[in-house]
Amino acid sequence: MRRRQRGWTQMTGQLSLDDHLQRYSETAPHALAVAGAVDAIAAAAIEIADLIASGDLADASGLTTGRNSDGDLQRNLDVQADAILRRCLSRLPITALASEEMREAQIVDRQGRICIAIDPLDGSSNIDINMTVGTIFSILPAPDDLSLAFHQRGSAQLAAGFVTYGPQTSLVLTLGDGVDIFTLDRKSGCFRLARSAVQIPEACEEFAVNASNRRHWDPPVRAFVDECLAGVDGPANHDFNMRWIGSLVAEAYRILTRGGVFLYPSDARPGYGDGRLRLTYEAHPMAMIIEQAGGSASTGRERILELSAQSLHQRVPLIMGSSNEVRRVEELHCDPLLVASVSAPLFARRGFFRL
Ligand SMILES: O=P(O)(O)OC[C@H]1O[C@](O)(COP(=O)(O)O)[C@@H](O)[C@@H]1O
Ligand SMILES: [Mg+2]
Ligand SMILES: [Mg+2]
Repeated sequence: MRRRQRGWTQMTGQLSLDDHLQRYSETAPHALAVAGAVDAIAAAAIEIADLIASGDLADASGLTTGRNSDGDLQRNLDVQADAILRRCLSRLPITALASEEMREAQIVDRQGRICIAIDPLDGSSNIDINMTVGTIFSILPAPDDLSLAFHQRGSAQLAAGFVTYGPQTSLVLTLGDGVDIFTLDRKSGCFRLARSAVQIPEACEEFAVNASNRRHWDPPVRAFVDECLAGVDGPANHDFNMRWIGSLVAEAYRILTRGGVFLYPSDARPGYGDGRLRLTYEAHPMAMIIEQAGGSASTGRERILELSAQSLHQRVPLIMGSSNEVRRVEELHCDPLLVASVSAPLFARRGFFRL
């Protein structure tokens, strides 16, 4: 992976997103289109942030009469965020647009160079409790056969990012050369570089999983979480802290900031055989961002960026974050004997099977 020089990083404390996109737009044939799309998404994010900040949260989290294509009930803010993003993007020559809130992808402009997939509002069950929610986006090249627009491998992505609407509104962005974080300066109404060339530490001391599903998990996932819980008394040989926000964007932001591992695995509940998160507009962009920051993203068996979606709203198990921990989850998926050793508390505590 190509890495930027540190010197450049240090000099860019007040660089605006506009300046950053301007520089990038001159680098490759598709870059102008990508830069235009990111700029439009940033403009939409400012509107969405204002809407969240000014509105009645109970009303914003209220249900519409609709369901999205995944069967989730749509909240008012899901629908409004989707409309704002589509309006802002409609001014650009985009070939195809897909959204969590639309059943089918839309072919917009056959002359365009890029396709965009969005999760307009991620973590929407957090709206009414005033917790961080966000917008996720993935930008792909337009293929010759447009029916394949959203069936490309994750590694084909040109850019990916997400916005968090939390105490700060932040835009996390990769244009394929590292990860930068821009924070909205409300006085000037523009995003300014807050952190550049973000790096996730290889090892971590924090894990995130919805532990209420433990009894539904497969043995490798249960073994991994048991190792985390065993802390210094288990094979991991160090203690872990635990967090679960219930908002993928917030978990990802935390991991980019101080490391950690996030798991939304498949489980035995009806409808959760491939987990909860959607490949095209959640797992793919997150995987690109996490890898660009030096971390890993996997289903437990395969690298997320190797996968291509069979259907637009396809779900996928997602394990992402610090590489050592993601690798450990993969090892457990490949080796039933290892799982059995972790599940034998006596051996685990004695360190008999420690690696
Ligand atoms: O409620 P659960 O099962 O813990 O799921 C939480 C996950 O669901 C999500 O909210 C799904 O995203 P949406 O809100 O966009 O549907 C993720 O942000 C989060 O990681
Ligand atoms: Mg989501
Ligand atoms: Mg959503």
